[in-house]
Order: sequence, then structure tokens, then C-alpha cells
Amino acid sequence: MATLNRPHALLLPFPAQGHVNPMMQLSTILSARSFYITFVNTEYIHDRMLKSGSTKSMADFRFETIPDGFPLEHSRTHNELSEVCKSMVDICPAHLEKVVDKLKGKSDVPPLTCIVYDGCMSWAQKTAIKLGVPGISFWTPSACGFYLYLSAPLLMEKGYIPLKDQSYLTNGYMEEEISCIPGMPLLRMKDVPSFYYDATNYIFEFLITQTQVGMSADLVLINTFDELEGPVMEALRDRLPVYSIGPLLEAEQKNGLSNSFASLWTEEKSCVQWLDDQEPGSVVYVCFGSVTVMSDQELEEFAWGLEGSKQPFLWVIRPDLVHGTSAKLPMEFVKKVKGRSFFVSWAPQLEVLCHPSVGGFLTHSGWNSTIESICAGVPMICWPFFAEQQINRTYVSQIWKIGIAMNDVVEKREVEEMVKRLMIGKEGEEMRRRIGEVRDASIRAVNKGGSSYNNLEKVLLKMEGKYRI
Ligand SMILES: O=c1ccn([C@@H]2O[C@H](COP(=O)(O)OP(=O)(O)O[C@H]3O[C@H](CO)[C@@H](O)[C@H](O)[C@H]3O)[C@@H](O)[C@H]2O)c(=O)[nH]1
Ligand SMILES: C[C@H]1CC[C@@H]2C(C(=O)O)=CO[C@@H](O)[C@@H]21
Repeated sequence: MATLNRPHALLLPFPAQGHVNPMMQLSTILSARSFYITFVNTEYIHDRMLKSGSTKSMADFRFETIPDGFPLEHSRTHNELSEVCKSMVDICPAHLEKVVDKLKGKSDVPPLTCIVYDGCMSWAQKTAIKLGVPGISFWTPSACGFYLYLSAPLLMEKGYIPLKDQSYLTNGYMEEEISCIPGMPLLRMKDVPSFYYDATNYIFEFLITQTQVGMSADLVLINTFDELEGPVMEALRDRLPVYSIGPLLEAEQKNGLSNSFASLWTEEKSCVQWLDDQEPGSVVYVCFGSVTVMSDQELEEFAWGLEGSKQPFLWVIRPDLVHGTSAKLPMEFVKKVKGRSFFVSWAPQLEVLCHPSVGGFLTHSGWNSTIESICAGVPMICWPFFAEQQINRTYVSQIWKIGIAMNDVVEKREVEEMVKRLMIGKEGEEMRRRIGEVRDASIRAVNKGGSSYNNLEKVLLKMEGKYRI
């Protein structure tokens, strides 16, 4: 197809690994459907991708950048999340307009036919309206997580949020049942995104505003599938033009790509050779995503619990995993697990999860990790950190029964016991069987005639500017 006749999508992720990856996966799918792709990162994210060698193979994408209001060397860890969110709203809109104007002025670039923005960047709907193209909101958490973000006004009206004071975190209130959200059984206060506990935290206002502004999107996309989150998708369809189009990963794997194209850290592929030497299904993969931080004490409890399990394990320890310092494992621990452990600062996670030696995943329940584990057929132990990870833990352990819910307080004996339950017990065997069924359902969903396949076909027509849904 001649370049100028190609549909042209501009994709705008929230500047975080868990948002860039699914947006890159979606871009890969659109590109395979002849879309011209303009991928707009913040300067910081683009700089991180270049430094980790991620974008060298994406020659057929156009990359544009916008500032986020901070110098490149400014820290953007979990502690600075609120200020990054504020910048997205205060700084980025004007710069996105400049990118759109720049594209308009390029005679060799086809006109934009849609803008796909991260749900946390719903302010971009205004840019789409001004340009006269569909504005498409892509929420990268689970559907159940997004539904809770969307339900904040109702939870406020009922008085559940914000918490009256910090004592509510420990006075039993977190076990309070919430029954006012249709299609969401077993909901407890502890499942409500932690951003909603404290109204003085900027992210409280940010998330409520972005979800409300996002209600005017022409389409809303979620990286999930109806066979997994059907009841929640039904409840969302009553309120929004929402479409489940996942797992995006599955479709992407057909193109033989991986998240390596978007990694902000350099992947240490040496762990794959180590996995090659391990027994099938014997290894616990331990990884807490790109944002989670923990205390030294929590790190040690996980370490000794893994040691006590006697299972081989591959552990991703990001340089910034421990609050305020670099992670230091006890020398005695490192000696004791020598020969049945491997440590990296960043792994090729998709390759690891699909490796035959990996039989279980100790995760923080970020949505990408969760759906990747489903696609790989690997059952989980869930230790959520923040955001919508708590509700993901509930769905994985109690609704889908493909994993085990860990308590928030990290205790080595519980870690040891859970790893044993997952890796060598009958319970783990049943979860492995069950997640195999869910994986098969995910493949059906994205194959021709499947729920996500059909939804994506409809969405693509709209994105190509051919058809009003
Ligand atoms: O060593 C690693 C560790 C992670 N990853 C990848 O990084 C992504 C991490 O995403 P996710 O598992 O979703 O965790 P977070 O980075 O914490 O993601 C944020 O964004 C997600 C999507 O909105 C939310 O579900 C989470 O709660 C939120 O914390 C995944 O694609 C992983 O495959 C790697 O490639 N190598
Ligand atoms: C700004 C934060 C709130 C929503 C995003 C998120 C998610 O669940 O997608 C978690 O933390 C950050 O990635 C974003």
C-alpha cells in the first residue's frame, strides 16, 4: 500500500514500562495491518529505550518525543509518580499539539486517521477532537482494575473512599465487603486501588479526572478477553464503547516479536542459558514489575522463604527495587542458594515465562505480568504492591483460581509454604491444569472468529477512518 494511502495511528502511552509495552504490542498489530505508526514517548522514556538498545529494530515506526517537564537525570521512580502525573496534564498537551502540527506539515507522511492514548492520558481526547479523528482510549490495567478506577465516584458517594484516616488501613476496615459495584463479586476494601485511599495525593484527583474525561472517548480498548473478564466487560459495556482486544501479546508472538522492543532496562539474556540447564517446570520466576519497591526486611523475607522452599529460582532484582538504596542480599543466603538460583536486574520476561523450565511465577500482579503468565500457562503467587494489583490478586486466586494470594505482610515461612504449594503440591497441579485451560481460551479469543479477534476487526475499521461503530 502506497505510504500516503496508509491509515495513520498516533499512539501515546503513559510514561511507564507497564504502559509502553502494551502500547508497543498494539502498534505492532496495527503495523502488521499496514498502519503508518507514530509512537509518541516522553523524551525520558525514549532516551531509556535507546540506552537499553530497544528501538533499533523498530525501523518501520516513526518515533516522536514530548518533554515531561523534568531534566533527563531527574528520578522517576514510584516516589515521583504524582509529579510525573501532574506533568502529563500540565506540560504534555501543548507539546502533543506541536507533534500533530509537525506531522501535518510532512508531505511524505499520511494524514492521521486516529489517536490512541493511554487511559491515564485521556486529556489527549481534546487533541483528537480538534483534529477531527477518533480519539481511542487504551486502558492498560485489567478490566476489573479499570472498572474500579471508573467506580471511584460511586465509592466516594457511598463513603468508602477516601479513608477517614490512616487507622482504617489496620483497624479491619480493609476486609469490609463492597456490594455496590455490579458484576464485581467478592470485592473488599483491600481490593480498591491504593491511589483512592488518600484524597490529598495528586494521583487521587488525576485518576478520577482521567477516567471521567476518558468517558468521552470514541472507543475504549482493554488488553483482556471476554472469556476471562466477561462479567466485568458486560458491566463496562453498559457505560462505555469498550472492546476487549487482548491478549495483545498472543497476537504479537505470531509476529515473533517480544517486549525487548520497548524495554527501559537492558535485558540480561544469560538467564535463559541457565534455565536451559534446569529441570522442566522446576523453576520459580520471581519478578515484581517495573515500579514496585520494598523494604530491606521484605527482600530478606522473600530471600529466606525462597531458600527454604528448596526450589530453583530466577529472581529479577531491579537496581531500584529496595526503598532508597540498592538491594543487598545476605551473603549467607547467596552462598546457601548457589547452584539453584540466578539473579538478573532485568529479564526477557516473555521468553522466561515461556521457557519449559519455569513452573511458577511469584509476581506483584501487574496486569502485563498477569496476562503474560496466562499466555505462558504459568500459575502465580500474588503479592500486590499498589494500583489495581490488589484486585488482580483477588481475581487470579479466587475467581480464576490460577494462583495463590499472598498476604501483604511478607513472612519467610509463608513464602516457603506458598512456593511449595505452587510447585510441588496437588494444588499447584490443579492450578497448572486450570491455567492451561485459560491459556487455551486466550488463544481462541485472538484467533479468527474469537471474541478479541472480532472486536479488533471492528476497532480497526474505525481506526482506519472507514466506519463509524
Ligand atoms: O525483568 C523484567 C520485568 C518486567 N518486564 C516487563 O515489564 C512489564 C511490567 O508490566 P506489569 O507487569 O504490568 O507491571 P508494572 O510495571 O508494575 O505496571 C504498571 O502498569 C500496569 C498496566 O497498566 C498495571 O497493571 C500495574 O499495576 C502498574 O504498576 C511486563 O510487560 C513485563 O514483561 C520485563 O520485560 N523484564
Ligand atoms: C499513574 C498511575 C496510575 C495508573 C497507572 C497504573 C496502572 O494501574 O495502570 C499504575 O501505576 C502507574 O503505572 C499509573
